Amino acid sequence: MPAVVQPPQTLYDKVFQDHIVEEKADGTVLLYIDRHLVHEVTSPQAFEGLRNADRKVRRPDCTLATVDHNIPTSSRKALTTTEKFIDEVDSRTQCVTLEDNVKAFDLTYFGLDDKRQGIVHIIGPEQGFTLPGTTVVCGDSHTSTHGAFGALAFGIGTSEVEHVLATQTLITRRSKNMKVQVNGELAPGVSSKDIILHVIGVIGTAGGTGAVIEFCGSAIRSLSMEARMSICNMSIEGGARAGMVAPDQITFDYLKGRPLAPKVDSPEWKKAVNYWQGLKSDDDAKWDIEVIIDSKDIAPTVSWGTSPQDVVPITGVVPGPDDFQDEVKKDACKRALKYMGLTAGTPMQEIAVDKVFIGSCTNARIEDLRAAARVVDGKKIASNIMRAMIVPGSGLVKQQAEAEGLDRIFTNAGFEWREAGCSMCLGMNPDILSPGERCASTSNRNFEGRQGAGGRTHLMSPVMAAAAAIVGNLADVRKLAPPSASATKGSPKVELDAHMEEVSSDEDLDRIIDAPADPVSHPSGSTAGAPAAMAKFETLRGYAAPMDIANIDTDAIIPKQFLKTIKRSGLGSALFHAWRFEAGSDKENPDFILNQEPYRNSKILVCTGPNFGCGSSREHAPWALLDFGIKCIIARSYGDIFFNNTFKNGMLPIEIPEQAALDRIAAEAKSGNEIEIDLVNQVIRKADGTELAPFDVEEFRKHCLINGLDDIGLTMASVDKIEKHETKRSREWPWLDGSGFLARHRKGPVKVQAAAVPKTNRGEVLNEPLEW
Ligand SMILES: CC(C)[C@H](C(=O)O)[C@@H](O)C(=O)O
Ligand code: SF4
Repeated sequence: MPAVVQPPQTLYDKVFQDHIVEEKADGTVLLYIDRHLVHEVTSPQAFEGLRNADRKVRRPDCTLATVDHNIPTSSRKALTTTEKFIDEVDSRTQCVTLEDNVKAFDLTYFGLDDKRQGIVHIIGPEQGFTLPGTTVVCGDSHTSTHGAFGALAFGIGTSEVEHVLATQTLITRRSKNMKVQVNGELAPGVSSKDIILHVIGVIGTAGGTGAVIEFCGSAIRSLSMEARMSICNMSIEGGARAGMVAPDQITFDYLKGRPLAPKVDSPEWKKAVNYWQGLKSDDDAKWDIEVIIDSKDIAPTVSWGTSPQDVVPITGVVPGPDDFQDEVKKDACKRALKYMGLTAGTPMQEIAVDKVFIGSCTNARIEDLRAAARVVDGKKIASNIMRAMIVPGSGLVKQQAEAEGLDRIFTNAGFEWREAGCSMCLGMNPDILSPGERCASTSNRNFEGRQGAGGRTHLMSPVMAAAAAIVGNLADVRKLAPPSASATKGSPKVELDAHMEEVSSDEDLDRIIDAPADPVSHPSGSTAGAPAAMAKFETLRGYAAPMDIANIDTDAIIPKQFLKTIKRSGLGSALFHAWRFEAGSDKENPDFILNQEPYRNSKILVCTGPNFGCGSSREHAPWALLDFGIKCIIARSYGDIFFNNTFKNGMLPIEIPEQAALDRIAAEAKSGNEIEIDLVNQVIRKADGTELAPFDVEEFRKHCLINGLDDIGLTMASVDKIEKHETKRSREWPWLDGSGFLARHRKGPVKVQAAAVPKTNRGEVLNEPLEW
C-alpha cells in the first residue's frame, strides 16, 4: 500500500502521491504515468523491445507521437511522403520507423503533413495534452518543460520508454524537494530565459541533482505560461529531475479551449479546476534545498563557455581561470576558453557572431517570436551574419506567426523562415554550424560540438539573439531598442490563437489523425534483433581509465550523429568520438586516455569530476560505453537520467562523493593496475585485494543487477495494482482518460490484458513469484 505522506506537502509530494501504484519499504515506487510523448530518436529500440516480447502499448489514448529531431526544416511544399522528403538515409530510417510503429501500435501521430507537428515539448502543451497534476514522460531530457503546468514531467531513457509503453508505469524513487524563489519585478530587457540562465549560474549544473525544483515567487507568478515553460525546460540544465510551477489562473486561462483539455465550463472542467487549485505547496512545507533570488540581480544573461552554468551578464567580460577557486573549475575554464576561442577579460559585447538561431523547445513559441520580431522590425541583420534562422516550434506556431505577419518582419530583416523542428539546437538534421563558427542561440545547451563539430554556442533569450543578429556581435538588447514589457516577459494573459478552433472537435481529430481505419495487425513476437542480453553483475575486474574532467555530458559520450540508429548495438566506435579521433577523420588522438595502453581494454571509468553523464537522456551513451567494454563508472556524482539508464543496461554507476576516496581510486587507475568491483559486498579493491573504498547502491537496483532481472516483466506481475489505480483514476480524474484522442476505431480508454509473467532480461520465465 502507498505510504501516506502527511501534510505539510510540497506540490511535488502531492502530484507524486496521487500517482503511486505501489510503494515498497525500501522506497521503490511504481508510479503511474498519465502522458507519454514519443519521438523518433529514442523510441525505435523501445518498440522493437515490445515486438520481441509480444507486448502491446498499454494506453494508446495517453500516448502522442511526432517527428522533430531529424527532420529537415526546409519548405514542405513538395512533401509527398516522409520517405521521399528526407534525403539523409539514417534520419529517414528513424522517421519512417516511427511511422511504421505508430501504425502497428495504433498511436496518435502528428506527421510531417500535419500542422500540429512540432517539437515534442511544444506540441504537448499546445494541444492541452499536458495538464496540471499529471505525470508526463518522454524519452527526452527537456520533458521538464511540462512542469510549468504543475505536472511532474521528466525525461527517461529508451528502456524506460519501453517500460511505459508496456505498463504505463515507471519504477522510481522520491526526489528531494528544492525551492527556487525569484522575487520582485523583472527589469526591462530581462526575460524568463535570463532568469533560468542566472539560476543555473548560481546553483551550477549539478545544483539540482536528485531534486525536483519548484519555481515560485512573485517574478515567476507574473510570467505567462510560455515564459514558465522556458524556465522549467532548463531545469535539467540545473541537474534537476524536473521543474514545476504551481498552476494558477494563468494556467487555467491558457488551457481553455485547447483541444485535449476538458471542455470549458463542462462539469469535467469544473471538477478539474477544483482539483488543480489544490496543487500547491503547503505554507509550512519542508524543503531540502532553498534558493532565493532577487530579480534586481538578473540582467540579460549570455553564456561564454561550454556548460550552461558558464554565464555572465551581457555587460560583463569573459572570465579566466583565476576567477575560480576550485582546481576542477579552473581546468574546466581553461578548456572552455580554448574550445570557444576566447580570451579572458574580453568584454562580451566585443564578441562577433557568425550565425543566429532562434528556435528550440526553450524558445520557439509564439511569444518568443513576437518578442524577437519587435527587436528586428524595420532593421537588417549585420553584414557579418552568415545565416540567421527562425525555426518555429510547431506548425501551429508557424501558422499563427504568419497570420500576424511576423514571418515578413523576419525575412525583410534577412532571417530565414523555416519549418518546425529541433533544427540547429542539436543539428541532427542538415542545420549545423561549421567548425569554429560562433552562434547566438536561444537553445538550451552549449556543450562542445552541440550545434555541429567545433561549433561555438552562446545561449541567450530570443530578444538577445535578435539583437545579436542586428549588431553582429553579442549585444545588449537594452541599447538597441527599449523592448516593451510584454516583448520580453511574455504577456501574462495568453490569448487563444486562431488555430485553436481548427482542431477542437473529435471530428476534426478523426479527420486529421493518421491512425488507419483498419488497425495494422500487431507484429508478432519474433526474437530477431533482440536487445543484447545483460549478463548478471556480481564482480568485475579490469583496467580503469582515469578522466579528470567535470560535467562530462552525454553529447560528449556520444555525439548526435550517432543517435540515428534504430539498434542498440555497435556504438562502441562512436564513444567519446570528438575526443577520441582527430577532427573530421578516423585517426586516433594519441592523447585521449582510451587510445592508450592498457586503457584501450578498460572495463571501468573513473571520473574525478562531478556530474558525469549530464544533459540529454540518450540511452545511446550507456550503449556506447557497454559496446566499448565499459560496465562500471565511478564518479563523484551523475546526471539523473544517465544514472538510471546505466542500470537498465546491466551496468553499475558508483557514486563516491568523498573526494579523497575518489582520488585514491583514480591514483590506482592511473598506475595501470586492474581494480576490482565487488557489488555483492559493495566494495572497490586493488588487484591485490586491498580495499580502496566501500560504496552504496540502492537495494532494488542491486537485486536486479545481481539477478539480471527485466523490470518490465516484474512490473507486469503487478498488473492488478495498475488496473486498480486506473479505476480510481477514471473515477477521480476522468479528464485524463484520453477522450480527446478518439480515433475512428478507438471509442474510449483502452482495456489491456497484460501477461503477468515475470521474466529475466534474457527472456527466461521465472518460476518463483518475484516482487519488484
Ligand atoms: C535526442 C534526445 C535524447 C536528446 C535529449 O534527451 O535531450 C535531445 O533532445 C537533446 O536535446 O539532446
Ligand atoms: S533540446 Fe533541442 S534537440 Fe532537445 S528536444 Fe529541445 S529542441 Fe529538440
